[in-house]
Parts: sequence; C-alpha cells; structure tokens
Amino acid sequence: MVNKILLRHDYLKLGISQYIDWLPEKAPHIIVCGATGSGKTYFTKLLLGKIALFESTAQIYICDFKGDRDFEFLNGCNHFYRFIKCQDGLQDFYNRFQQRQNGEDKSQNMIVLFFDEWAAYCNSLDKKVIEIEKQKLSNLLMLGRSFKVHIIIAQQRADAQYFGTARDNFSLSIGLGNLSEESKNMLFHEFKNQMNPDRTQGTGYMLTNGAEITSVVVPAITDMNKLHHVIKQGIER
Ligand SMILES: Nc1ncnc2c1ncn2[C@@H]1O[C@H](COP(=O)(O)OP(=O)(O)OP(=O)(O)O)[C@@H](O)[C@H]1O
Repeated sequence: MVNKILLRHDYLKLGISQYIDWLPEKAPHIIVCGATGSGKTYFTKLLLGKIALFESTAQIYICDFKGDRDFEFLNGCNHFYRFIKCQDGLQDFYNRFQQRQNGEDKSQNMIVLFFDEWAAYCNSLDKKVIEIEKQKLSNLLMLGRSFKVHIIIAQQRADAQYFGTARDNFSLSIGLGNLSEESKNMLFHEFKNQMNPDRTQGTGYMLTNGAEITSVVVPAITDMNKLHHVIKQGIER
C-alpha cells in the first residue's frame, strides 16, 4: 500500500485531514491529467516518492518526454530516460515485463513506469512506430497487474486515440485543475455532471475503478530536496 497520496476535499472543508491511500493490487495503473500548471508534476513527484518509501523494494523507471528541468535531478540515473531516449525506456521496461511473463524473472517486487507526456511522445513518432509503442503500452496496461507491473501516465489532455481500448485499464484517474471536455469525456464520462468548474492548482477529482468520484487536494510537499532524494533511491534500485 502506498499511503496518503491525496487528501479528501470534502473533509478538508470541515477542517479534517482525511487521506487517500493507493492500493496497487486493486487499482494497478494511474493516469494524471490536467492543463499546464495544474500541478501534475508536483503530484507525481509526491506519488513517486511515496512509492519509493512505502514499497521498499519497488523499482521505478521514468520516461520524461518533456525533458525540462523538473526531473533534472535524476540525470545520469540508470532508469531515467529523457526526450527521444523515452523509446529506450519503454523498451527496457517492456523487457522486464516480458521476462516476468515468460517466467525468466520470478521476482515479485513492484516495478513502476512513470511516463510524462505520453501523447506528445506518440506525436513525435512515425505512424508505424506509434502503433508499436501503443501496443506495448496496451499490453502493459492489460496484463501487467498480475506481474506487479504498474503504469503511471501524466499528460495535459487525455485523448482516447493514444490509448486505444486499453484506456479502460487506468483504474485510477486523477484530473487536476479544470479539465477540458475531451479529458472529462475520456476519464470521467459518467461523472461529468458532478465535476464543478472551480478547481484550482493542486485540486481536482479522482475516479477509482470507474465507480466512485472523489473531490481531492494534493498534500503539500514539505521538503522537495528530500523528496528528490527518495525518488532517486527508487530509480536506482
Ligand atoms: N499542490 C501544490 N501545492 C503547491 N504548489 C504547487 C502545487 N501544485 C503545483 N504547484 C506549483 O505550481 C507550479 C506548476 O506546477 P507543475 O509543474 O506541477 O504543473 P504541471 O501540471 O506539471 O505543468 P506542465 O504540464 O506545464 O508541466 C510549480 O512551481 C509547482 O511547484
């Protein structure tokens, strides 16, 4: 279990800090969506740090397609891939999955791929290659769970064309800030009417297994340097 990834907004309004935990066995894959500046990177750093901390054997792979300064503290780390190197990152992670699938790797620790800006990555590729990459992602999303293989994707707009049918395998959808209609349609379709357009940076909605929508707030990070250190440990394992 990965503790305290988000706070419940309804309780917070009453002055009560009620946290939400992530149960990877129940909701194996996460998508985080939100316009620029809505707080996706802030939240995903917190999430990755907590994974590294609470799942002490978890191995984290990070594909940072944007390649700006947010993850530069990981430069030179083994499982950190920037910009065009993201293709290698996906392949390395996919190899780990296949080794588990064909019985070559019997280890039981959690492995996590965080891919920042999957849609932008797809758009940078040739059409044929896009299909190959989408197929890998689909397989990971559809079959990863029983091998303790987990995917976390962050991107500005959730667009179904980049995920195909596998989009239903994001068992935890987190929308930060006010989402576009397109993103709402893909991630929160049946719950659109329950989403108020009053979200600010670091607040949003979470949908678990397509069943329950919760208004959420991202907890504050008290020490960014310490958090970076913990993420680094998770990526170097
Ligand atoms: N919950 C929060 N509490 C405090 N500061 C936050 C929070 N969320 C984001 N910020 C700050 O707001 C700025 C923008 O956040 P962030 O980089 O996470 O946005 P983003 O959604 O990843 O944007 P982009 O898509 O452009 O990368 C950062 O300086 C970040 O530290």
